[in-house]
Amino acid sequence: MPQLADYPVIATGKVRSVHAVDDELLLFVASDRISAYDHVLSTPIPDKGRVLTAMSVFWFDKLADLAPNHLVAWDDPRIPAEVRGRALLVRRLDMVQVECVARGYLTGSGMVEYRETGSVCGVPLPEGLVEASELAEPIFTPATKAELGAHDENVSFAHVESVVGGALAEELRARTLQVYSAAREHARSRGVVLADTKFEFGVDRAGTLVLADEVLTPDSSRYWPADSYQAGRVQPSFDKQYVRDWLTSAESGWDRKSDAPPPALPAEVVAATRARYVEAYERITGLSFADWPSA
Ligand SMILES: Nc1ncnc(-c2cnn(Cc3cccc(F)c3)c2)c1Cl
Repeated sequence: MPQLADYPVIATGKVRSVHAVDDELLLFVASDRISAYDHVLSTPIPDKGRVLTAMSVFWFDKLADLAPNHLVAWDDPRIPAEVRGRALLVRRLDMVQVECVARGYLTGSGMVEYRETGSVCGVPLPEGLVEASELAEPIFTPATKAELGAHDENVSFAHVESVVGGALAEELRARTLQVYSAAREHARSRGVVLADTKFEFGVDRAGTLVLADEVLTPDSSRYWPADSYQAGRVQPSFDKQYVRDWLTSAESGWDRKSDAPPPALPAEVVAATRARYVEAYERITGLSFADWPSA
């Protein structure tokens, strides 16, 4: 059985990494780390990596008719035992250097840009929209990947065309909106608002556009509880709200405006957050998380 150390790291993020298995295969590893307020917290959330991996696998399978994906296996002898359940064997692709974001609701950087310009990524929007307004149609709001730790930068469709060419830009937009719309409809039927999501695509040797990276996880998307959705205010995050509330409470003693790193999380916040990840998975998929492989 291979060890993770046998597979050289080819990419690292705040909470995940990509390792080379051979010329054709990579290992996509999700950690139990959680980030909040642009900090990676010192306290891991047990099983977060496994839940998010299980969610990607569910969505890859559910959306396979709409978009081919890079998934090869999730339970395979080439996956080291230490990361079993939170690592995916995936096809090595030529990654498209565009963060493909679909937004069905106006929030975050989209809201900031809308307040300043009345548009997002050059797409004009109606007047009078407020925080968390539902958009009449979902919009494609591409971004360029920032260096580790910085925020991605929203760019126009014309910029994407100049980077990847007109045909591929159009295909990225069409596929991003199509997959988001299908996922959002399913999530809504399970009581979850999928407000927005970020896809990463690659191109395989045959020139086919392939859905890569993680997909439709609470780390790559905004998941809101549907029963408390109300435009006009910042919505609670389905999975991260307990962490955000504690970190901004007097009890934590942390000042998020300072550069000080956030304090360790209390056990009850960790447990409640783990439960929210498992609840999101079980509601979205209708499956029991207990059936998902573990180390
Ligand atoms: N199937 C693929 N083929 C080739 N490359 C990639 C690939 C490399 N990097 N990233 C983004 C990333 C950056 C940091 C940490 C991460 F876990 C992932 C995706 C993939 Cl998924």
